[in-house]
Amino acid sequence: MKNNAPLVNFRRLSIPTPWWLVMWVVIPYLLWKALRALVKLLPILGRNWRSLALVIGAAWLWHRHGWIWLVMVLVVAAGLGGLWWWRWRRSCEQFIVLPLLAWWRRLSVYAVHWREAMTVCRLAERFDGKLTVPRLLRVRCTFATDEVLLRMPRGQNPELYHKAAANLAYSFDSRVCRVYSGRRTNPPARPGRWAPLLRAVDRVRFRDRPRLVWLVFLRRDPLRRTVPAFPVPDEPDLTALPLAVREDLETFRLRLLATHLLIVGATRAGKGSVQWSLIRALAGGLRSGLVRLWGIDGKGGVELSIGRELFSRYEYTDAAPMVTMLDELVGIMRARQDRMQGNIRVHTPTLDEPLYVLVVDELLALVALLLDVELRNRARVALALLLTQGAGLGVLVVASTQDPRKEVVELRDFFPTRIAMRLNEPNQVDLVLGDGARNRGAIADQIPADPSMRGVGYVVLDDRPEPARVRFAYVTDDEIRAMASTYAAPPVPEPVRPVSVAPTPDKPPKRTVYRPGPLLPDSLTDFLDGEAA
Ligand SMILES: Nc1ncnc2c1ncn2[C@@H]1O[C@H](COP(=O)(O)OP(=O)(O)OP(=O)(O)O)[C@@H](O)[C@H]1O
Repeated sequence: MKNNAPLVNFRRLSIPTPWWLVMWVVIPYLLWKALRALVKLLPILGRNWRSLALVIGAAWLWHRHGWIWLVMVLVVAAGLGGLWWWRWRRSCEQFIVLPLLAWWRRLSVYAVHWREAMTVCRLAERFDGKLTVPRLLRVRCTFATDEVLLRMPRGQNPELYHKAAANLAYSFDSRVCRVYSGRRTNPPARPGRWAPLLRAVDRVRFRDRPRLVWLVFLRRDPLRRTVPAFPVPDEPDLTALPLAVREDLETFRLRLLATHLLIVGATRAGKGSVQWSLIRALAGGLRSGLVRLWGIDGKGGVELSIGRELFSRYEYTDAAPMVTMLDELVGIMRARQDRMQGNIRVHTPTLDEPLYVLVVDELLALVALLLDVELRNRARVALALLLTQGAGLGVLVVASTQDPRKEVVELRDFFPTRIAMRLNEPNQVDLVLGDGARNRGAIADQIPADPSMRGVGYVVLDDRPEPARVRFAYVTDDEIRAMASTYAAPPVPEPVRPVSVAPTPDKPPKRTVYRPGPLLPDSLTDFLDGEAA
């Protein structure tokens, strides 16, 4: 039998019932607690409103019309989903498949193990006797990765998460976890009538939020498969040349405008695929004459000769013509410098003033391995000039090398953009990508030498400090031949104005004198004079 007797019988104890206590203390206290729980619940409900709406809708249907209707609605929904997938797969993936996957991964992996994993990875903070765990805000999925957004407790910075990355990966059953402190996406372009309003909303949505950190867990490695060559754009977008696929399956696009590019990688790492992907992305401009490609193949023509027709100038045999070619390019740059001085500050490529891209395969062969000291010095001086002044003048250098050793390292800092393919030693990573790059996740020395991983490397993206792992598209020999015949460079006589003269046997070589000035700072003049001497 049910016992309805009160816990404390005030009447029997002859104690007056303390109604005032219930009215003014217990009830307000309970109300206060309920209000706090509701306030805490609101953001969770807000984040999960879709799931909530679905559950409430399904419960209402069952209650009102019975389970038969519920099953029928589910079957019709599945059929419509299948049709959507069949006809408009991309949008179906974007709006149905990936959000469902993200919901499931959040429930089954991250929410379940979050507190435990954060605590054992030493990312929880204790303050005033209370444990504060990083807050799990959002889970987003691609077909290869889980992207988890968290808010750091006060007193932490993203460096802590970089250090804990390996532990985090294994805690959530993955082998790799990358940590990104910046935003994962940029505000979309907003054309049209509502643009000002939408841009104002975007300014709030995409505001800088330093305490947010993204953890990107690899579920499978999407870079295991060879990436086929990208289609050739009719007009190259020099601010976004498609070269590679990133781990999140996005396309890595290189901003080539006003920068020089250095590609470093051990032998057979796949540096050729970076060069050819870049040339392919520029091919439309080569045919129209907007871009002029010059090539120096320090490997005796093994790498670049196959696409000879794409190059306006090309040298691959002797060192002397290679160095003369560098001098000629410096001459072109100087002439352009004179034309631009006082008129414009950054060059924009046109058919009359095209963009010059010098591709040097194996930089070491030019700056370190030449036996002729005079030629070697001339090459280094010309390269230093091109690298320090060419970017803004539309004369760019794309060089590759196997070894970032001393001679290359001297020039290395003049390359604003660098790519690290498979490297032999851990300390080379920071040499190539900059201090701390390896700690921030660029483990280029751990890329396997296995042929299935050729063309994989690390790049630094414009919008975040953490390097990204990418796989460059592989342009086959047949594709290069086809490209060379379709996009062959038009024959254009180059306006040549060498700045130094090649040494002749009976005449001592003439020394180039470098004038200081606004475009040639004193420190550089000293360096170049020292090199020339
Ligand atoms: N992106 C890629 N995807 C798949 N395979 C690739 C890729 N890049 C290169 N390879 C394969 O790797 C081999 C070596 O590539 P590549 O010649 O470009 O290397 P490298 O770094 O230039 O080597 P080296 O410095 O010795 O010339 C190629 O023959 C090709 O089969």
